[in-house]
Amino acid sequence: MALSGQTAVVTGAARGIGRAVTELLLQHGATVTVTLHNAGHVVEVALLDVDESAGLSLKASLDQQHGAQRTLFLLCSVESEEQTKAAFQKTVETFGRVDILCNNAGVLNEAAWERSVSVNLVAVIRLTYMALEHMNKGTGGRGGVIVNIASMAGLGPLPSCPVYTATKHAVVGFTRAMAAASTALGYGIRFNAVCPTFVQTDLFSNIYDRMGMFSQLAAQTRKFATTGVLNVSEVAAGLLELVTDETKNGEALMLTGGGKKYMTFPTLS
Ligand SMILES: NC(=O)C1=CN([C@@H]2O[C@H](COP(=O)(O)OP(=O)(O)OC[C@H]3O[C@@H](n4cnc5c(N)ncnc54)[C@H](O)[C@@H]3O)[C@@H](O)[C@H]2O)C=CC1
Ligand SMILES: CC/C=C\C[C@H](O)C(=O)/C=C/C=C/C=C\C=C\[C@@H](O)C/C=C\CCC(=O)O
Repeated sequence: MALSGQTAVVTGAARGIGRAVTELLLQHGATVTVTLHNAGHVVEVALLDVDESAGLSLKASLDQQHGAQRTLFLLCSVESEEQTKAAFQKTVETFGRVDILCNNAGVLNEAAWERSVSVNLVAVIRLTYMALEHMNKGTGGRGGVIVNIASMAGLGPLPSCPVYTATKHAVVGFTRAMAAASTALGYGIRFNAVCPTFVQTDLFSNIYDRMGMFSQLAAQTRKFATTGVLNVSEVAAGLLELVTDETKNGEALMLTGGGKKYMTFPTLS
C-alpha cells in the first residue's frame, strides 16, 4: 500500500509512540490528520491529543520539517464521543477520505482503572466503528487499514497491572475478530495490532507509580524490563509494516529487543 496521498488518523499523536508514528507516516507521504484543513493536494497534518502544550510544540516542530500548512493541532480526547465524532466528520469533510486509523492513545493507571478501560479499550472500539462509517467499502468507503497499539501485555499477563493487561488483551482480541469480520463482510479494511515490549516514553517512566494496590509487584515488572526497552521509532517501523503490507490482516506483531514476531493463536474451528 503506497502511502502518498493517503489520509491517516492518529490518536495520542503529540507524544511518545503516537508522535513517532505521525512523523514516520508524514515522511512516507501520508496525510496524517484528524481534523484539518486541506488546500488542494497539499498535505496537512492535524494531531489529536489532550496534551495541548505537547501538541502545539509538536506542531511547531513539524512546521519546520514539512511547512506550516501541513500541521494543525486539535485539542481533543478519545474518551469524548462528541469530540472524536467531530474530528472524523471534519477529516472527511476536508479530505473526503480516511485510509488509515492508528488507535494509539493509551494510559496505564491501576488506581484509576476505569479510565484505563475508557481510553485503552472503549475508545479503540468507538473510533474503529466511527472509522468504519467512512472507510467501509460496503457503504461507499475506499477501505484501508486500522492498526491498534496493544502491548506485550496483550499477549501475556503483567500481575502488576491486571486491568492494563485486560485492556490490551481485549484490543488484541477485538483486532483479530474485526479482521475476520471485515473479510467475511467485505469491508475492504485490514485490522492489525502492534504488541511492543517496554518502550522509552512518559508512560513507561511512570509505571511504577501507577500500579495501585499491586505496587508490591513492581520488582517483577522491573525484571521484565531488563529484557530490553525499545525506542519509539522501532514501534513506528513495526506499525508501518502492518500499514503498507497488504497481506497483513488479523496480525498481532510482537516487538521486543530481540526483534519482531508475528504471533500465532489457537484456532477455534
Ligand atoms: N511505553 C510502553 O512501554 C508501551 C506503550 N504501549 C502502548 O502504546 C500507546 C502509546 O503509549 P506511549 O507513547 O508509551 O504513552 P505516552 O503517555 O508517552 O503518550 C500517550 C499520548 O496519548 C495521549 N493521550 C492520553 N489520553 C488521551 C486521550 N484520552 N485522548 C487523546 N490523547 C490521549 C497523551 O497525551 C500522550 O500524548 C499506548 O496505547 C500504550 O498502552 C504499548 C507497549 C509498550
Ligand atoms: C508495566 C507495563 C509497562 C509498560 C507498558 C507496556 O504496554 C507493557 O505492558 C510492556 C510489557 C512488557 C512485557 C515484557 C515481558 C513479559 C511479559 C509477560 O507477561 C509475557 C508476555 C508476553 C509473552 C508473549 C510470548 O512470548 O508468547
